Amino acid sequence: CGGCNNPLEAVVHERNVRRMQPEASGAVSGPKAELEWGQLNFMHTTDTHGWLEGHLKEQNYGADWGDFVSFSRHMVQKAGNLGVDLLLVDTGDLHDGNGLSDAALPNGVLSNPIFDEIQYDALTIGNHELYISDIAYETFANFSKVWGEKYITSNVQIVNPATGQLEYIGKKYRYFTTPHGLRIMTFGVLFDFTGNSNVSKVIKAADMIKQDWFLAAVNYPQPIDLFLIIGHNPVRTTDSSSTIGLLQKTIRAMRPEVPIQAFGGHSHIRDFQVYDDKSTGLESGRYCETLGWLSMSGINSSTFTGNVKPRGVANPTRKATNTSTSGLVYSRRYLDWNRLTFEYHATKSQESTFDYHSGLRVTGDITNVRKKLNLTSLYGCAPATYCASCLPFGAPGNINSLISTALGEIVVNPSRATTPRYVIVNTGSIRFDLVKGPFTYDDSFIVSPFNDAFQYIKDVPYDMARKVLASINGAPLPDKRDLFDTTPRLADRTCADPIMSQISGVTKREPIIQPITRRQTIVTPGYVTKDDFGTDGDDTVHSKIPSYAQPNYVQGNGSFPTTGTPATVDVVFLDYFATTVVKVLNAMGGSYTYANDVSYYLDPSYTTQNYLPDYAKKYWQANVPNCPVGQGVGYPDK
Ligand SMILES: Nc1ccn([C@@H]2O[C@H](COP(=O)(O)O)[C@@H](O)[C@H]2O)c(=O)n1
Ligand SMILES: [Zn+2]
Ligand SMILES: [Zn+2]
Repeated sequence: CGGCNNPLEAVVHERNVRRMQPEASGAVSGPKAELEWGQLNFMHTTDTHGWLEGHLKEQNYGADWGDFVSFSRHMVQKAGNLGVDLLLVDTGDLHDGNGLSDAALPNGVLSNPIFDEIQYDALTIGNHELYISDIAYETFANFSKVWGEKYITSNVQIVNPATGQLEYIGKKYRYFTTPHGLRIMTFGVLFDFTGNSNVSKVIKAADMIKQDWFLAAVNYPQPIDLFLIIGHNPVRTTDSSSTIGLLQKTIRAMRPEVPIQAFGGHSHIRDFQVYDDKSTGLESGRYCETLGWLSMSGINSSTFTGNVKPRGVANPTRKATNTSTSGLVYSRRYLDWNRLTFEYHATKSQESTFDYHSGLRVTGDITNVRKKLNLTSLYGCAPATYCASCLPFGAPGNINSLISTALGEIVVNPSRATTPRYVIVNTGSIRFDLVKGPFTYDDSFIVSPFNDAFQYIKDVPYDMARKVLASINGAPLPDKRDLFDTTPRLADRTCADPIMSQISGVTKREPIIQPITRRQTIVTPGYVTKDDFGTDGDDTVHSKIPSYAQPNYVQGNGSFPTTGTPATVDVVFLDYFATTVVKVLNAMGGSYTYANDVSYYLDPSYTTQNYLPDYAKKYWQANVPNCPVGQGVGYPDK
């Protein structure tokens, strides 16, 4: 850092370099009003998927984990000043979605210690901690030990390699008393996930609620002022994956008077559901785009020593139901993950500056890990933005058209190169938009993070092969994902990551360090949420980003004859959904078995992490010298 004399200045400088310049996007607008503070308050993260560096190409979500460390400390201090409780909770999926987590082996090993810098009170496990045995064991050996009694995995067990016996990865429940005397019983419940590797066991919620330990915990011998359910589990009970409704009903039947507060995840949306006059659930989005806020007052507790109506701040006023006589009132808010939001809500914490040393240190750690993992190394310069859902399937600028082209071009077994092929992937493997401009090692994980390998059935009769895509698009998904993910995606974005200037061949641009200023009058694109409390949950008012349903699978093809149709085709697909392909072929009259007919099309080390980088190296490297670093780019032309 030229000109920085002390190490903390250097960290601030590096952070600002890592982020794009505010004037490049002009995309941050500020919160609409102060938060309501109640007797008990929560901040909630979920589905962070490794995005601890923040969104380098979107100012709207531009804060990094170090900023969140500083913010959470301000909020804890503010809660203390107000004489109320503030609890921090996380509901899992720490992996698969960003280079910071996924470029390490096993993934998460370098990002989890950064994640651990937040003083969470309760955390639970996501399905992404369980797909791969090495990651499950890393979670068991390290993460669960760091968090101890605060890591609650009520229905998830793992085979302890030392004993060969199943044991809970975290604790089954946590009974604790808050600083102001509220007595809380906590459960952490993963949805009924079936895609885990064979070292772990997910106990179905319907079975868990019958277990003796659970019944004993609900009827705990000591007083319970509130049940806290944290779950990697959608809060919306109409979501077929959700088991939160079952838990809420079970606890309610046994303890009619005790408030139940749920925090959920997995479906990557902002949502809030009212279950009854004393039970609600909040879900707080994904990818460090959203920080969830929930506050409540009116909890009946003989031991609470704090303020039910803290002074000098707004207080929650909404009953869960119109007819509620419970005395409980609530507020919920979805905060955009940026420094403007954090600085705005941190005011009156009685600290004059926003950044704590601990926050800056974490920011420095992120920079160091990014350097160590070489995340800015460049594959090419994307000529356009390709979005996952902001355009209809098939439209130019929809990412699935790019994926089809890349699959057809790149996924070729040299020994079968002249045989026509269909190459099919699930669109769920594409996790984020691919943005015009530098396409880096980091971006390759952001767009396609999984390690799913290419298998195939050779020489399938053309008349069957040509129907596979349509058939599989009508088939159930391998691990029960919702049919269409209609989550709003990116807000405003540019490809102005100034760190790209470090990469030779890319136009150099001096970073401009500017504080983000509050601009209340502009409305930027982003989340527009409707939940059980209405449409006022978003902390920053946005205009809606279009979101189009996409098919579950897309296909590329290669080596087809220019005229006529081939007799047979190689049907190539991912090992992740191989059994579904076998099923649909057999439903068309085939007699294939997984054991006899499915084999690897390419070496299994070649995965969904590789084909886009290879495509970028082949087709996008020539653009690199003219890559529009620092230029704002919006959505693809319609
Ligand atoms: N090997 C894998 C694992 C998962 N997926 C996709 O991710 C979805 C689950 O992600 P959440 O963040 O919602 O838990 C899953 O439904 C698949 O679409 C994959 O493609 N490959
Ligand atoms: Zn997730
Ligand atoms: Zn999940």
